[in-house]
Amino acid sequence: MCIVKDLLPSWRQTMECYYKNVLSVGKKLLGLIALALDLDEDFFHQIGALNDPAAVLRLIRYPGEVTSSNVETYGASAHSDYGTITLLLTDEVPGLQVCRDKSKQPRIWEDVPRLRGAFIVNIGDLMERWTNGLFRSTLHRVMPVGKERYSVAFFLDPNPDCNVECLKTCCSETSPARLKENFAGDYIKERFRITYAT
Ligand SMILES: O=C(O)CCC(=O)C(=O)O
Ligand SMILES: [Fe+2]
Repeated sequence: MCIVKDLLPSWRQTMECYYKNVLSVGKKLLGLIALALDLDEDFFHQIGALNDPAAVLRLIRYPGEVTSSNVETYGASAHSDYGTITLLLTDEVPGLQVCRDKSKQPRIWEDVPRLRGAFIVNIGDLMERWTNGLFRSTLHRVMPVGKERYSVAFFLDPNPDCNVECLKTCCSETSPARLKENFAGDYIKERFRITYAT
C-alpha cells in the first residue's frame, strides 16, 4: 500500500508539476544573472551547471509551539544556502530574516516580508564563488514566532561534476580570483559534512 497515493492521490503529480515549473523559472533567472555578468544568457548551460542539475525541493514545517525538546532544532540558524540560487515560497507567517551585510558585526537582522505571488530568491555560496564575491550569498535564518509556519524551498544546485571557478568577467589583474576552483558536488558535500558534524 502506498499511503501518500491513497491519502493524497494528486500529491505526486502536484509536486512533479511544481518542480518542473520552478526549475524552469530558476533556469530563466540564471540566464538573467548571466546577462548581468556580461556572459551569454545560456552560460550556465554551456558550462554544464544545468545539465541534470542537483536541484532539490524541500517542504518545511515549523511547529507553532517551541517546547524544551525542540528548542535546539526549531527554525534555521544563520546560514547561507550552498548552491546557485534558492527560490523560496513561504506562507504569511513571519520568521524569515536576512542580514544584508554579513561582514559587519554585530549582525543586523531584517524581517523578509512575504509578497504574494513572488518568490524570495537567495544567492547561494557557489554563485558567490563564481562571481568572486560580487554576488554575495544571502545570510538568513528562521526565528520562532509562536505560530506554525510552512515554506517550500527549491535549491537549484548545479550538476555535481560542474567545475566552479571564478568567472572571467569577475576577475582581473587588480582583482584576482580569491578562491580556488572546485567541483560543485565536492563543495556541497563538504558543506553538508560540516553542517551535520556539529
Ligand atoms: O523556511 C524558510 O523560510 C527558509 C528555509 C531555509 O533557509 C532553508 O531551508 O535553507
Ligand atoms: Fe536557507
